Amino acid sequence: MNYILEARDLRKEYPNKLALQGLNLQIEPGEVFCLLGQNGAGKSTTINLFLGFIAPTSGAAFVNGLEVALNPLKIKEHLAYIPENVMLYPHLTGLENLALFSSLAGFKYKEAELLDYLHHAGLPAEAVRRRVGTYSKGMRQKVGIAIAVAKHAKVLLLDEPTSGLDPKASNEFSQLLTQLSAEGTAVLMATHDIFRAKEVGTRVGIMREGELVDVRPTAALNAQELEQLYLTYMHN
Ligand SMILES: Nc1ncnc2c1ncn2[C@@H]1O[C@H](COP(=O)(O)OP(=O)(O)OP(=O)(O)O)[C@@H](O)[C@H]1O
Repeated sequence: MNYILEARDLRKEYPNKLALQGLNLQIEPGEVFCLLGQNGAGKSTTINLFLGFIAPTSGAAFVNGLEVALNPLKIKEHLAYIPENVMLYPHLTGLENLALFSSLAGFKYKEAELLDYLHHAGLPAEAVRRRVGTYSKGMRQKVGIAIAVAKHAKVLLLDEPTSGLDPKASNEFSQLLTQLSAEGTAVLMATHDIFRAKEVGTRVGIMREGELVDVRPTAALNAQELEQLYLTYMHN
């Protein structure tokens, strides 16, 4: 099986902290894998290792079969990263940001095509030609999704993407992820939102102190059972 994301004995040690201890994980195209866990459990570390933002102490992360540490540029062609606060150029409009980021990824689109990507990502038409500096957080997330789709990213790496979004924006975001996953995009998402993880995830993984202590298909649990499972791990 050619996994789109794979971690093999992935370990990250800081001078005074073992942030990730021997993670093994395989994610297939179309999967939405949600990482749950308390502050400091190692969720962002995992995402940053897949992005190549940090180097592993040992073990390896693979994107589409390529080892991240050996192919730092090539793997970026497959990835889109959406952090809690999507970084865009505040003085450019949403449309201009999308044009810029997709051209950096090697895609030149006509304006009508760019507008289409923004529309499908749910950005209101009135916002398209407005400077991003005037956008809400949810609007910036939508431009982030439009960029991911326009660059044909095979994988979305999301770090607490719905944190601070209102319930409607968060729900729209979940729907977009579901739609992308149905089209074959894989998603690895760190979140504190158990309800969203259940709603949008195909599997959830619970992390504790740098270790992935449990992995479940979301279909096997309802939201309450998932919350109970999570709390059980946090209390032990
Ligand atoms: N640059 C660093 N230097 C030293 N320790 C670090 C560094 N980055 C992260 N850590 C530590 O590694 C551990 C894992 O951090 P990480 O950011 O992966 O947690 P997290 O699960 O994403 O937490 P949160 O829910 O707060 O975002 C924490 O104890 C953190 O303090």
